[in-house]
Amino acid sequence: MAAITGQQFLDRLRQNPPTLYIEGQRVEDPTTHPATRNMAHSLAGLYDLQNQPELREKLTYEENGQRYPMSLLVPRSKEDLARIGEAHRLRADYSLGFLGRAPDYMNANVMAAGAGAEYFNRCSASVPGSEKRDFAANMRRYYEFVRDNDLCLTHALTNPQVNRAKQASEMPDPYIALGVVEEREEGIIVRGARMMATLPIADEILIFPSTVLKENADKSRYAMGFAIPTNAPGLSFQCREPFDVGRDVEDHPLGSRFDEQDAFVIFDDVLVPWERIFLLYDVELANKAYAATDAVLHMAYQVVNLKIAKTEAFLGTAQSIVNAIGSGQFQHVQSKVSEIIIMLEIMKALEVAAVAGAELNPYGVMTPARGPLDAARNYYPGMYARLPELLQLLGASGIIMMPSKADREGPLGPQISKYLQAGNASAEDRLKLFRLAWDMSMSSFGGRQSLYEKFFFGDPVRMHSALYEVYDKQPAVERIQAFLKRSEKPQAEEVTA
Ligand SMILES: Cc1cc2nc3c(=O)[nH]c(=O)nc-3n(C[C@H](O)[C@H](O)[C@H](O)COP(=O)(O)OP(=O)(O)OC[C@H]3O[C@@H](n4cnc5c(N)ncnc54)[C@H](O)[C@@H]3O)c2cc1C
Repeated sequence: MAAITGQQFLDRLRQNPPTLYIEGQRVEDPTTHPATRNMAHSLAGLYDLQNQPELREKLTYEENGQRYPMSLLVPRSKEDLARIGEAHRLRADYSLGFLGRAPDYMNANVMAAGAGAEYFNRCSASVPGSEKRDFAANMRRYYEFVRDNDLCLTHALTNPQVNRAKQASEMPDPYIALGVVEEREEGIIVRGARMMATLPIADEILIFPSTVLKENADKSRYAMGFAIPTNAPGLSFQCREPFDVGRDVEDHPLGSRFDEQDAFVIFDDVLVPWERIFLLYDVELANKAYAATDAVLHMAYQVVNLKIAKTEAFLGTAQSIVNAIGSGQFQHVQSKVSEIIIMLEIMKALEVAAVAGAELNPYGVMTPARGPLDAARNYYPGMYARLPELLQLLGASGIIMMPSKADREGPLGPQISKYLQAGNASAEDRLKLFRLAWDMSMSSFGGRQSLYEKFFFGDPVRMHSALYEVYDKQPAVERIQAFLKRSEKPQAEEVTA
């Protein structure tokens, strides 16, 4: 199949709907349910992009006579990496960067894990009676399966937030956290839950542990990596309250299109076939899987490109507000827009540096440089909160006084047109702009974005600690030590008359 169309994506979703629950009801067809249909069609639009003649070359690559999504290309050179980055950026622009989990994100994960599948070799040995269970081959085949069918994936990494002071095995029930219950001829049975899967209207869900497992160092029922269809028997997704509340695109320009949903994932004795298992019981292997395969860097590379698109959207919206209300001559207004420019340029520079410093990893994959990507993924979550705040500071009452499309078409329409026009635009255009600013910064959709940016790549506190641990600080320390040991004094030149 490869590089599917939007219609193919929708048909697949309709025929194999994930087991979603929203407001106490089962979603029978996510392509028509009011809370998910617009998102499903937005995703379809994203799939269609790659089939547009003018974008095909940029968004897909060719191998063995087939075209596949660019995000699944295994990069072997810096040029490949740059092509992937450009595709990430083009696709991010489709949602102004507000779709955190377009399929590219998980594709980057599966690509790196598939190319580094050898890493999972050791795991086979740690599973009793597993001589025939070749997890490395499973991982490799899974990448091909995702690529050949252009699948849409979600993932769920963290355990339910029951008691962070306890290990998974110390919970009131050992199967609150997702764990292996038993082995069977055809696979393993897993039970428990995972806290969050964004974009549950996906074809498959990937399960890996993200936080460090400290259970039994040699063998833990909580150490596992696998992928299964989102409609696997026993698997269900409890969705949060929808932010697509059925409003017109003009009124909720982002929420009505890009509510990717977040779901709590429940595994009620789910069978995971052996061929879908990538690691099992090996705590050390599980803890290092993202780093050792460099999946984390390829995902971060997708993310940095996405955040550039998102920051550009904030810049464009902020400057449009300034233009609309004629506030550009005020120095503090200029300074606020400049703050966004600085953030944008920092992210762009980090992206360029990540490619410039890229190197082949042990699996022959051209891997973007860790330093700039670690900087980007630690910098952006801390800075993001300022972006919605800047829109609020620049837009002020304009971001709340926004009669809807229905209001504009109602009895007060002429007055709205007169009093809410912009210095450079009609009331209609001004209100569309301010509604976008509101959806970016203040609506329930915008609020969820703020939380998402803080946490989606992990807890910022632990991410900072991890950076502290892995960053090689020694050269800087040695420079200081060497400087402190220097004793020469600059010779003052004699002044001759
Ligand atoms: C909108 C949104 C979408 C998300 N989408 C996904 C997704 O698709 N897939 C996915 O797998 N995950 C997803 N996540 C989850 C994300 O990975 C987690 O939010 C993140 O890893 C933090 O874990 P937690 O939320 O369980 O917080 P917790 O670990 O419960 O932390 C809560 C608080 O306690 C502190 N804390 C807890 N433990 C420690 C510790 N050991 N050391 C120091 N401080 C600690 C934290 O700093 C924080 O302040 C999403 C999160 C959000 C908000």
